[in-house]
Amino acid sequence: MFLVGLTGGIASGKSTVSSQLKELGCPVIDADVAARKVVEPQSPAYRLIVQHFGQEILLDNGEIDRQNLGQIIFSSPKKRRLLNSITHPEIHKEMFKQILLYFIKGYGYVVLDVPLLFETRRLTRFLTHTVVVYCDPATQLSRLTQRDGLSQEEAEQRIGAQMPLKEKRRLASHVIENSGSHEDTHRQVLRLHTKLEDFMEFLVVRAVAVAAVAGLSSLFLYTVRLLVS
Ligand SMILES: CC(C)(COP(=O)(O)OP(=O)(O)OC[C@H]1O[C@@H](n2cnc3c(N)ncnc32)[C@H](O)[C@@H]1O)[C@@H](O)C(=O)NCCC(=O)NCCS
Ligand SMILES: Nc1ncnc2c1ncn2[C@@H]1O[C@H](COP(=O)(O)OP(=O)(O)OP(=O)(O)O)[C@@H](O)[C@H]1O
Repeated sequence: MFLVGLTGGIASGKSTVSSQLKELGCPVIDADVAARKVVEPQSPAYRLIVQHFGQEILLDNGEIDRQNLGQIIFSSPKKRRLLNSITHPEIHKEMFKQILLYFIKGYGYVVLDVPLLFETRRLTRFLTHTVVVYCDPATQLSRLTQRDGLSQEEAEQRIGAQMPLKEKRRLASHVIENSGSHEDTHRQVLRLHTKLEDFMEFLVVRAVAVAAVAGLSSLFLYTVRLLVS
């Protein structure tokens, strides 16, 4: 099995691309979803967050107030680092569990949708392909302010909390340009999907060829030994 990293900047279109990949039958593990799971009430990360950020970070029902926590960490690099140090190891553990499940089920590859893939770098060594969903800075800003109802200043702060998208584009093995229409992006996703399916077929053919060569070599050696003895 091989792993594909899907990343980008905040609101650059990762979820849009990952939904399209899911529709094509690709297994996708979403780090944002894992990040929500690992801070459920009474989990180890939840307890640490309450310990460091205080009870005032909780909603009346005991869950973490994500909007409030977002405002705190996006305006303070120190608090962001603290939250990352609590949540990231748990997120990675959760993602590895899910990868293992897909492996057991016999999937040829899994796509990991991870916003901070190049910032943390913990997962990159396991990846065969990296895909960056890119859009130009003005489009990113306007999509972020519209989707999350943020002011321009708040949105710029959140964009500034991540590695610049241009740099991520440079590090990727594949780029999806998402400044245009959904249809335009869908065409690129179809091409990416074909590429991944072809690569999986290549790995299967190679594995079969290696097994065949190994089997034939053993048979040959066995025959030679029989003839010699
Ligand atoms: C700050 C939190 C509470 C805000 O929650 P909220 O539901 O409003 O947003 P959501 O989780 O859907 O994240 C939206 C986007 O924000 C960006 N983002 C989230 N956390 C971070 C971070 N620590 N640093 C930079 N960007 C971040 C990502 O692009 C992400 O896709 C939440 O994002 C969080 O717990 N973040 C820490 C864990 C983390 O790093 N998650 C990213 C996946 S690795
Ligand atoms: N090609 C497109 N044309 C128009 N709108 C788009 C396009 N792609 C994405 N959007 C919109 O832009 C917003 C951000 O997209 P999306 O949620 O997919 O980004 P994301 O990278 O997953 O964000 P986050 O980092 O916050 O998880 C959404 O409101 C989405 O509907």
